Amino acid sequence: MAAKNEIKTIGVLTSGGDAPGMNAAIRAVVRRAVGKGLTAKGILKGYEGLINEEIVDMGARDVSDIIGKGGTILLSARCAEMRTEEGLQQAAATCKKHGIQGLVVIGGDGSFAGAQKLANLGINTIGIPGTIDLDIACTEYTIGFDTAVNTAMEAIDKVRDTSTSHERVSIIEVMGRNAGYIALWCGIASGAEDVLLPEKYDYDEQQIINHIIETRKKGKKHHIIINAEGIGHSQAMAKRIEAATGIGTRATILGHMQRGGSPTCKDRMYATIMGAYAVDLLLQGKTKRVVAYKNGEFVDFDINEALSMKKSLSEYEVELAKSLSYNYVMRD
Ligand SMILES: Nc1ncnc2c1ncn2[C@@H]1O[C@H](COP(=O)(O)OP(=O)(O)O)[C@@H](O)[C@H]1O
Ligand SMILES: O=P(O)(O)OC[C@H]1O[C@](O)(COP(=O)(O)O)[C@@H](O)[C@@H]1O
Ligand SMILES: [Mg+2]
Repeated sequence: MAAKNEIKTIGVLTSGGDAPGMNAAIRAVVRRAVGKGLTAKGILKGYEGLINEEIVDMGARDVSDIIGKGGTILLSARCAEMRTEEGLQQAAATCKKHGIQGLVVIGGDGSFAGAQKLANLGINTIGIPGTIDLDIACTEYTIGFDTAVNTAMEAIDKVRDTSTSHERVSIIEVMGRNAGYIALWCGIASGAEDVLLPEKYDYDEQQIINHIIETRKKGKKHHIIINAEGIGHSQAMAKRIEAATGIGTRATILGHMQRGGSPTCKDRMYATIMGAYAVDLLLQGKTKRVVAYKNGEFVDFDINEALSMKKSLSEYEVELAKSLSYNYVMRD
């Protein structure tokens, strides 16, 4: 581990799926570093840019006017080579060649696994949770989730308008890989009739069909089903439901629009704090840490510990998604 005064240059990269708020974190890393008299370097395209030496110097002006922009100005990538010993060694060699003693990695669990390996090769690394999926166990907040659920919620509200006019069933598929956080939040926030979560779904489609028939009998003009990406197959599901119920059914897959757009105030604020916090950790001589938000505080964990933690959906929220739906309340 480098001593406090050894850190002179800090690198920052974004890796995996981009997330709104990543730019706010980049800005905070660069400005915090420069403000403390350090040199800041941006690595383009995540680990790919580290392996291929795509490095740019970053001053305070280079991060002007980005806090409100979606995406990541550093670009992002999924880089298979980083998982190989050769790629990893090359990435570490680039850090050493460019004098990058401290590296801030903004990404998800996969990106942290890369940061952990780089730390083992002598590069001081700090992870910042950046993913719309909220699927990082050590933290209750990840950069981009707030913006993504707001974007998805607005889209669902719009689909509901037309669904009601045509008295249809609408299946709306949201992102989240194998995690159901986006689906659960959007489901509750949009008052969906059914919320299908990968962690909970029993593939009993007949139950959904019965539910649709019951709600229709009670006069509901629409039936919104939020389906998580981890379950998927929304188009086929729509065809089967239409055939079984005789009610027009449409599927809408929201897709990558959920990852774009201007970050919410919360994403700008929390990403800013996390970016500055990461630089502060490096200046304290820390390495192999992940910045997290837990119990109302910004904290940090050892990467190994963070990666071994498990996370699950709140049972209370899952119960609410079901028990507050009209048909459940009006079941008598
Ligand atoms: N086990 C690993 N070892 C080294 N690098 C990894 C590992 N897993 C993932 N990575 C790197 O991190 C990148 C992002 O990981 P990925 O799982 O796609 O996204 P996220 O970080 O958002 O979860 C991968 O493309 C790869 O370059
Ligand atoms: O952009 P791609 O490669 O299609 O990946 C889609 C995946 O990326 C995400 O949007 C974000 O996932 P990560 O943050 O783990 O990269 C997932 O919700 C989705 O499954
Ligand atoms: Mg991920």
